[in-house]
Amino acid sequence: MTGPAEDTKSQLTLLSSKLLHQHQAVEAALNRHVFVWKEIEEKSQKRSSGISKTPRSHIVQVSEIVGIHKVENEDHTKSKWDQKKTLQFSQLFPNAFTVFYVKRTKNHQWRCNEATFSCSSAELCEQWIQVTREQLSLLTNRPKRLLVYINPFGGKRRGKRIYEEKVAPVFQQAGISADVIVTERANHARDHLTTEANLQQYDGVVCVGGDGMFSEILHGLVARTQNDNKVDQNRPGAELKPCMLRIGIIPAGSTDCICFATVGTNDPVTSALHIIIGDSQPMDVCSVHHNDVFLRYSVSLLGYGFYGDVLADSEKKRWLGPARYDLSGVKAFLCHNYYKGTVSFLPAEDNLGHPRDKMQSDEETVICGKFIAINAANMSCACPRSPKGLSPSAHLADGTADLILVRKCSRLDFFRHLLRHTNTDDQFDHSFVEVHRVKKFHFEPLDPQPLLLENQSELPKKPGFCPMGSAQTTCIPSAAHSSWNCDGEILHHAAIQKNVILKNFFLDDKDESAKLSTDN
Ligand SMILES: CCCCCCCCCCCCC/C=C/[C@@H](O)[C@H](COP(=O)(O)O)NC(=O)CCCCC
Ligand SMILES: Nc1ncnc2c1ncn2[C@@H]1O[C@H](COP(=O)(O)OP(=O)(O)O)[C@@H](O)[C@H]1O
Ligand SMILES: [Ca+2]
Repeated sequence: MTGPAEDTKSQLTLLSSKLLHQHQAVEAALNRHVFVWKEIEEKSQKRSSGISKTPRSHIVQVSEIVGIHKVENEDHTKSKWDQKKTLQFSQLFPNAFTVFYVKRTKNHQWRCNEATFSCSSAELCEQWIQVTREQLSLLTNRPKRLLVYINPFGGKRRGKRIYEEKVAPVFQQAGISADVIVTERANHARDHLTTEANLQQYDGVVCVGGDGMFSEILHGLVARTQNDNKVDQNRPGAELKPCMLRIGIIPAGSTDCICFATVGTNDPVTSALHIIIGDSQPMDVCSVHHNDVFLRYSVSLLGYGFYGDVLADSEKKRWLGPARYDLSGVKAFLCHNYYKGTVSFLPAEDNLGHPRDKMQSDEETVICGKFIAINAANMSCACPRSPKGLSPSAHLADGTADLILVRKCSRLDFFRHLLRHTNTDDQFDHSFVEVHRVKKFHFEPLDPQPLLLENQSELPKKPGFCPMGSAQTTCIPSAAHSSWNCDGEILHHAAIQKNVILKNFFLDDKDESAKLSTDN
C-alpha cells in the first residue's frame, strides 16, 4: 500500500522532453511507474491541413520495459537488411535510443515491441538511457543471472534452436547473462543441480523442455536445498526447506502443460518476457510415496490407468515426437482397460469454488471400485490438447489437488468424457465420473503387485496377467496393474500415497519461474 505522499512521489516526472518518434514530434515523459509519449500537433501542420487529428499517445509500464539501448551505427545481432537500415537511421539521427517493452497480443501471447526516439543532443540521449536504466534497476524481482538447462531431445527436438533464436536475443536486450547447459543424458540437469552447480551466482534456473525437464530441475533444486540444510527428504514427515531460486520454463517439450496451465500459452517468447520482468506464480508440489518410501514429486498430473497406459506405450514411440501421445492415446482408448482397487482420500477443508463435491468431511473417504482412470490434478493441466484442462477449476498453490475418478463405463461413454476435455462441456457431468478436492490420497490395487526392483523400467509380464476390460484379448499384453504418470514420467509402483506438501512453490505469474517460499 502507498500513502498519498508516496503516490505523489511515484508520479513525479523524472524526465520529460520533446523527442522525435517515427518522424513525428512527441512529448515523452518518465515517472517511476510509466513511460509515456504523446504526439505533438504542430500549429503549422494543423493550419496547412485544416484537419484536426487527435494526437496519439502511448503508455508503457516501467515494470514491462525489457531494456533501453542507444541506436548504434553497427548492430551485428541484426540481419544484413536491418543493419543497413540501422546505419542509415543512425546517420540521419545520431542521438537515438530504443525502448524494448512487452506488448500483449491475443491468446495470452506477449511480444517484445520496440520504439525508437531521436534526441536533440547526445547528452539528452544518454540521460534518457541512464534514468530509465536506474528505474529498471529498482525492480528487484528481475533476474540478472540465470542458469539455463536445455533438453535437446524434448518435444520436436527444437529446444536448442528455440533458445538460441527466440529466447537468448530477448535475454540479451534485457541485460540478462545466462550460463547455458545442453543436457547430455536424462537426469543430467537434476544431478548437476543437486551436486555441482554454484547456485549462489544465479537469480533463477531456466528449463528449456517439457514437463519432464521441469520435473528434473524441480527435483534437483529441492534435493540440493535439503542437502545444504541437512534435511533428509526421504524421511517420512521430513520438514522440507524452501528453495530460494525460481524456475522459469521455456516450453520445448511435447505437452508443456505446466507452462500452458500457468501462462495460458506455450510460446517461448512469452515465457522469456515473463521471466525478464520477474513475474512469479506459486504452485503446489506433491510428494508421492510407496509404503512410506518417497518416490517423486509431482506438480501437474499424477494419473493411473488411462494416462499411465498412454505414457507407458508412448515412451516406446519417442521417435514420433509429440504425436506419440495421440497414437498411444488411441491405442489405450481402444484397449479400454480398467483397474480394480481402493482409493482413500482426505478431503480439503475449504471446499469453496469446487464444482461438484457433495460429501465433504474431515474424515477419510474410502472408495472401492473398477477405475478406468484415477487422476490427481495439482493444477488445471490445461494444454493445447485440452485448453481448459483435466480439472478446469483446480487452484494453483492452495495446498490441494483435484482427484478425478473415472469408473468403469462403456467405450462410448468414456469417449464422450474425453471429448469434453476439448470443448466447453463439463467433463465431470457423467454418472461414472466423480471429482474431489483433496489434501492427500492413497491408492491400493486389488491384487498385490509383484515386487519391483529399483529403476525397473518394464513391468514383469507374468503369464495369465492381463488387463481387465472388454478388449483384453485384442489388446497389448500387460499386467493387472497400470503405472502412474507422474508429470509425464513413469512410476511403476501401483500402490501409492500422495501428499500435497509444499504449498508455495512459485512459478512465474500466469506463467513460469518457480521457487519455494519460506512459509510453506
Ligand atoms: C476424442 C478426443 C480425446 C482428446 C482427449 C484429450 C485429453 C487431454 C488431457 C491432457 C492432460 C494432460 C496432462 C499433462 C500431462 C503432462 O505432464 C505429461 C508430460 O508432458 P511432457 O513432458 O511435456 O510431454 N503429458 C502426458 O502425459 C500426455 C497425455 C496425453 C494424453 C492424450
Ligand atoms: N540429453 C538428454 N538425453 C536423453 N534424455 C534426456 C536428456 N535431457 C533430458 N532428458 C529426459 O528426457 C525426458 C523427456 O523430457 P521432456 O523435456 O519432458 O520432453 P517431452 O515433453 O518430449 O517428454 C525426461 O525424462 C528428461 O529427464
Ligand atoms: Ca516428458
